[in-house]
Amino acid sequence: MNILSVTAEIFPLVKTGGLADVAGSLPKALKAHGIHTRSLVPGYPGVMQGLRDASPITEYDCLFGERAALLAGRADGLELFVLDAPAFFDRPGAPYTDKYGHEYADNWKRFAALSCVASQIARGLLPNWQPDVIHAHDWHSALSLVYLKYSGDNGVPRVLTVHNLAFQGQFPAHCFPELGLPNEAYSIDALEYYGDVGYLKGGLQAADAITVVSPTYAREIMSPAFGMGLEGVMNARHADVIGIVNGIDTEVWDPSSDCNIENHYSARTPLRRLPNRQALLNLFGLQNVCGPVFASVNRLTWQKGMDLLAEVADEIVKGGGALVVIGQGDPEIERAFLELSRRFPQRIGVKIGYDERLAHKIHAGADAMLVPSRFEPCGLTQLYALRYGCVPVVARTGGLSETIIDANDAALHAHVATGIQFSPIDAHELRHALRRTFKLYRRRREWEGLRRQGMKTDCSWHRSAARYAELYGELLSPDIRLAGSA
Ligand SMILES: Nc1ncnc2c1ncn2[C@@H]1O[C@H](COP(=O)(O)OP(=O)(O)O[C@H]2O[C@H](CO)[C@@H](O)[C@H](O)[C@H]2O)[C@@H](O)[C@H]1O
Repeated sequence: MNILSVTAEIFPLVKTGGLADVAGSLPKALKAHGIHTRSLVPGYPGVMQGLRDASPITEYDCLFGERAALLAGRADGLELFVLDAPAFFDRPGAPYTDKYGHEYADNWKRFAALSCVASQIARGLLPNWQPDVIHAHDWHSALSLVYLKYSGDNGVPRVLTVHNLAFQGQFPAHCFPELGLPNEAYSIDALEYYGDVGYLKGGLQAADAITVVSPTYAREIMSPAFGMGLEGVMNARHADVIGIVNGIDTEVWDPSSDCNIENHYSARTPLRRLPNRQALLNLFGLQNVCGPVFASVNRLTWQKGMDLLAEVADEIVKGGGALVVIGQGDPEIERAFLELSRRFPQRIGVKIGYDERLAHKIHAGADAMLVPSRFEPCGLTQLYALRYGCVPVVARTGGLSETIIDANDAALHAHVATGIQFSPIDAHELRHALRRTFKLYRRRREWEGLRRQGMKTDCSWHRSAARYAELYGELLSPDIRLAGSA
């Protein structure tokens, strides 16, 4: 079976968050199910530099006003189609924003171009390769399903994965005539969204199946509190929505061979982990502490609850622990953490920025990973933490509630606990979760049990890749296709 995956990010070539990790690792996992994935990505500088054996497929003199070429090639075990459109993607800033952090004004056009090319591939642009299913990720490529639907449905099933409903690709209505879609596509059943154009909304309406990245999030987004304005659409598409928890790339995230850390270890050799803790404290210039070293590797945003963490971080100092933070985002939250590191220079270390290597060192050295998200479709940081023996302390929401087993008495007694959960998600309960962590950390046997159990947890794609394979198979079965289009 052939899958065309369409994504704006793919690890290790271009990454701003979890989308890249999933888009990069799922194709590898699907191979075990006899599924061959080729991913269409924008030709950002990082992609063009990493691309090997590139060969041209077709050229465009005027793709949304710009010259472009579609290339096929490989990089890091991935099979890629690359939309080489320098006017759109060869820019010095981040994938969606300029160097000042402002969204590019032509994002609507950049990702419409990517999506338009995706739909052409699905319609048979290549003489020797035809996808059986098109699988788009998030708003950036959601329009590919709309293009495909309105170009005369060719029977290729359309799957959309929503990694985070908060990002929707909403643009002014005056963009619509330039998208090259028929007028009927600007309707409430398609792209029209509160008088604007909604790329994610259009994709949700055009998809045959919608996946979100955990079953809990699939339930949560049916309500206004999590639906972000799309709860009506999600409810209308309820029968076609499924939640599939993300897996992780267990080769990239493997403490027994990770080239980013100095001291390799495994669940069987936990003592070998200890020098990584000291190395981490040294790296951030922190003193050794008797209590746990807490960490956070996260966007510094309201979604991630990082304002809550800044508010209660003094509890960590009071309790005799330390805190290391790496992240970037909301300037006010960045300032709050920098202020904390000035107030407690020996106990709280903060790095504003994005650093993949440092993220690995933090997972390998810290004792507890804090993930106090207000909502979290799945979350990957807590999965990396489990694998690295860093006990996750998480808010009970979305995928966090499904992937971590709270260390309550029964779970501890049954030796199944893997972390600590808290709810409701506010500063008071986060403070309480920190106190619970301190207590457990002092009960060394229980703490080591938690850590060990976490490291034994299967966070790989094993089960979830099988779910995707099953979904693709169902969509290709004629009976189910008929039922779906009724
Ligand atoms: N400063 C920094 N330096 C280095 N690495 C950093 C970093 N800040 C974050 N990261 C890394 O970026 C990734 C973040 O992934 P998450 O899944 O935790 O959240 P994100 O909101 O990006 O993803 C969305 O999509 C994913 C994938 O489906 C869902 O799991 C999630 O819930 C949803 O919000 C992780 O690999 C993390 O280690």
